[in-house]
Amino acid sequence: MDVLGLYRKTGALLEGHFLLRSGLHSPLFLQSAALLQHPLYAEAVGEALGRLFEEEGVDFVVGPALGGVVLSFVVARALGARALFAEKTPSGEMTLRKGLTVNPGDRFLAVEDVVTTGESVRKAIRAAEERGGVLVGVGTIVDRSGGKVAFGVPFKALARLEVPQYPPEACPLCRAGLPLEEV
Ligand SMILES: O=P(O)(O)OC[C@H]1O[C@H](OP(=O)(O)OP(=O)(O)O)[C@H](O)[C@@H]1O
Ligand SMILES: O=C(O)c1cc(=O)[nH]c(=O)[nH]1
Ligand SMILES: [Mg+2]
Repeated sequence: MDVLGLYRKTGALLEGHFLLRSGLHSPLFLQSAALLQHPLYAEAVGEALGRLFEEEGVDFVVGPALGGVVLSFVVARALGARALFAEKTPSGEMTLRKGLTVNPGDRFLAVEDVVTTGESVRKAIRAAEERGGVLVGVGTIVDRSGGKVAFGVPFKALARLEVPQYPPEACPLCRAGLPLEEV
């Protein structure tokens, strides 16, 4: 599946000077919501990502809100699993909503639209593990971590991107005076 082609076609591949969740700056931003707003594309992405984990016996899928909500749903649908999401808490961690049940030993797949440092999906993983889930894999549409991220289980991506990302103090785009965009 030509995932980056889909990002481009839906106007979800942005070029400029962006502030990332981690505080890093980058000339490229993938606005997954612009891609996933199209149910047919979302479904195709979910099927492609789900296929990579069909041997894992997944009971539920979990993704960090907001980006991970639609993705969790479409991947879970493809796998015949339940679709959960983790939401941000005021302290900056993530939690599963009270009414969402995890049975002890439930095997789960964590999904994320874009992985840069992996911190967001890690928080969702912790939230599901705290409820008794057992992580069996991590899937992402785009891995832009540069191979620096590992979860101790298979980590699979539909696309891997080598993109520059800079700490603010070493950002050449800042030095060039390009306004910083927060998407
Ligand atoms: O790997 P990381 O360094 O954590 O960065 C990637 C995360 O950043 C974005 O979420 P963000 O929290 O910005 O927004 P969202 O609420 O739209 O998902 C994206 O959806 C990933 O969850
Ligand atoms: O690192 C991020 O925050 C990030 C990068 C990206 O390309 N897209 C996104 O939604 N978040
Ligand atoms: Mg997110």
